Amino acid sequence: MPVSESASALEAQVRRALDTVQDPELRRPITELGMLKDVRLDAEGGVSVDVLLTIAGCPLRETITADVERALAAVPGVNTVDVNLDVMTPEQRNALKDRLRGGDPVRTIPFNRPDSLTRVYAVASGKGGVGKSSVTVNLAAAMASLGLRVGIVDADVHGFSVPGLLGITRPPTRVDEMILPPVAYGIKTISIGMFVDGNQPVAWRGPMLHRALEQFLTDVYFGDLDVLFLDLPPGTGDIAISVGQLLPGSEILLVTTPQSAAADVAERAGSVARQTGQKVTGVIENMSWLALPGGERLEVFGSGGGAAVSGRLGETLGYPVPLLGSIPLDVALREGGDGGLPVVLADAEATAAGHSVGAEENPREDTAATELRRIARELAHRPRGLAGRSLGVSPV
Ligand SMILES: Nc1ncnc2c1ncn2[C@@H]1O[C@H](COP(=O)(O)OP(=O)(O)OP(=O)(O)O)[C@@H](O)[C@H]1O
Repeated sequence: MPVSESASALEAQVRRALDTVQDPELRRPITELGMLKDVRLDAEGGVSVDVLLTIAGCPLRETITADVERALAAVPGVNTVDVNLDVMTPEQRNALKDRLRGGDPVRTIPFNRPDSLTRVYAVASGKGGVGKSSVTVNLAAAMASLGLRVGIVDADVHGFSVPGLLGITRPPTRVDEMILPPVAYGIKTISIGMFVDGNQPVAWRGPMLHRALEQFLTDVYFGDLDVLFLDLPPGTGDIAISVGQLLPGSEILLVTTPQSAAADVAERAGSVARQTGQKVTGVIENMSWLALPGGERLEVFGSGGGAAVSGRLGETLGYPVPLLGSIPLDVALREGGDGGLPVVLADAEATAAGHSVGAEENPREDTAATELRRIARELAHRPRGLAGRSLGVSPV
């Protein structure tokens, strides 16, 4: 092959390799985002790549550099790689933001577009401490591990715990007014906890909460998602109503324990759906039993709460509200939460490594991880579709 032909063949390969490098936050190829400024090749197989970062001091500059180097190292004929980082001009940033918004006007909630295929689940509970956040994070992680594009909005403004459960310590990156959520285990996550100092309490009232949630839904760039989870504060408060108003197409997943008192308040939380017009997709019972070493189940919090809420809400709302699953008390779930590694992933890793977590004293089908993965699979297989949604067209 003449020298010039082989050089252009190499350049084509280099560009194809660069197409595989994704921005870690935006999760789209840098070549598509206008982040690739220039590529130069020399006769000795040296490649020099100029990359434009969205903002100066981008926290992921090292990741991007390493990803470019790794992608190019795999191209035969490339001997050295030199990555030069620069920052986008305001015009380039505006062009990027326009591209990300897909031409939408600036402040809209993308999940409300008639053609949105994102399924939005608001995870609610009657009272605190029933495991709502743990269930949210584990369902999200299990779905992400199935290949779905998943996001979480931690709307539990007074008890934000999602970043900790996912081991996220990094704040979101801001590109002007656009907020790029940190990604953990493939889950794009935003939380009020990322905007307050340390463990400060958030003493906000209804209108401020509404505005904060609205800002999360409009200014945070989630991109195309298959599923968005909202971790709601416990009870029937302002945020539950705001979610109904801001995301009328969202559905409710209700978490309760088997205890009858908990079930009563869970039912009240579910009944809010009647006012907001949201659908209650189902009930998840958590802390259903504790597996004892002998194999018996100790029903620490009694039994029947989940089934009772499911039956009574079905009657109130006039359509079936299934009990989607019953999750046992499981030390591994609590440990996973404390360690920032959701048990559905920790457990899967242990299985892949050939030893299951607590296998002897806790049969595998009896674990919280197994049940959470089963519920996630069931929810993941429900196509969002456009059935029943207004397409904004009328017959002629
Ligand atoms: N199935 C379970 N087995 C063992 N521990 C659990 C289980 N579910 C939740 N927990 C633990 O119970 C505690 C409360 O859980 P979590 O924070 O998820 O509840 P929550 O309903 O979101 O609470 P709040 O709404 O008050 O923030 C956590 O320490 C969590 O690890």
